[in-house]
Amino acid sequence: MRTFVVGTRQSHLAMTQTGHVIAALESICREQGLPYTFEVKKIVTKGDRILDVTLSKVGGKGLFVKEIEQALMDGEIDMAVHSMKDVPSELPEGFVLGAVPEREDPRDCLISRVADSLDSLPPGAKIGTSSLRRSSQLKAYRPDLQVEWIRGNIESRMRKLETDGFDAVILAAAGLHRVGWQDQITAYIPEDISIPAVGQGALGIECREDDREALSLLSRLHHAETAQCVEAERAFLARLNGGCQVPLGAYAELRQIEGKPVIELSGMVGSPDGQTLLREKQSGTEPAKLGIQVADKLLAQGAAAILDEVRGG
Ligand SMILES: NCc1[nH]cc(CCC(=O)O)c1CC(=O)O
Repeated sequence: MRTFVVGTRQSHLAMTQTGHVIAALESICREQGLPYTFEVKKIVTKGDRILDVTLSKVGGKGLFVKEIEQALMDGEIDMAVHSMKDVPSELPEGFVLGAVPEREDPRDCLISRVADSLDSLPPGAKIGTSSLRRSSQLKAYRPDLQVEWIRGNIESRMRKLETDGFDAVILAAAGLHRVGWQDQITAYIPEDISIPAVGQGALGIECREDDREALSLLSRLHHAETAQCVEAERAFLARLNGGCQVPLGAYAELRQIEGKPVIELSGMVGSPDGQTLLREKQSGTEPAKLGIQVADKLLAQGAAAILDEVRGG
């Protein structure tokens, strides 16, 4: 008998995700007769404390995960549920992702009260996003759009849609699905218009590397296909030395080609104003190698200059 303490950020999305993961683990324990129970512990992270500040200006990789890792190290918690999108490309010594469960919808989506798609937004429409990746791809697709910064959790962004005169906001579909707000979604933006953020729609459950019981339990929730795709995307991210606040995206899918599984990885780097948008797509069977190959193709096209400009500016 052991009680696993599961740490979570205190946003509605984080708590909901953690609740879903605990429910899945409880059902595994019931089915397989494992003697475990679970408890939730809320942790306030630096990222949550500075939500009103432009995150790209504050910078720092893993703004949302540092305090959580400290709590793991101190044994205050045993597991932490993260959005893979918020997890830096390399975990610190001593921690591992015990499970990457099956991915939710990876796409960005549009929420609007004035149009039923990205194409039918009126000329010069005011769009809210807090992501340089989204702004780059939106502006490249529709240069007339006026992209403005919007921060905060899902609820406050939805509220700002009503109160701050936005014609639309862009959010990750997965977050809205998880909190049960899928009926708020006006349209899904195809991956070839907006390549999602690395890891978008996927969760990762982190634990201490030496916690064998946790690892054994979590391995039952692991989804190998999702993990392979996310590994390719994260190798891409690591090669470009990216955090979550740089204008890059990558999305991998597993396809069957002549009966064999092949990973297809698309990657992008673009200027926030959408004037330059570099994209590459390649298939391969080794996720880490594939991520590096796609990143190198973008570097060969000049991706480093775009990224340096954003980091320096
Ligand atoms: N950066 C915040 C964040 N982290 C994960 C999600 C959504 C859920 C996911 O991608 O798994 C969001 C909100 C958003 O981008 O709309």
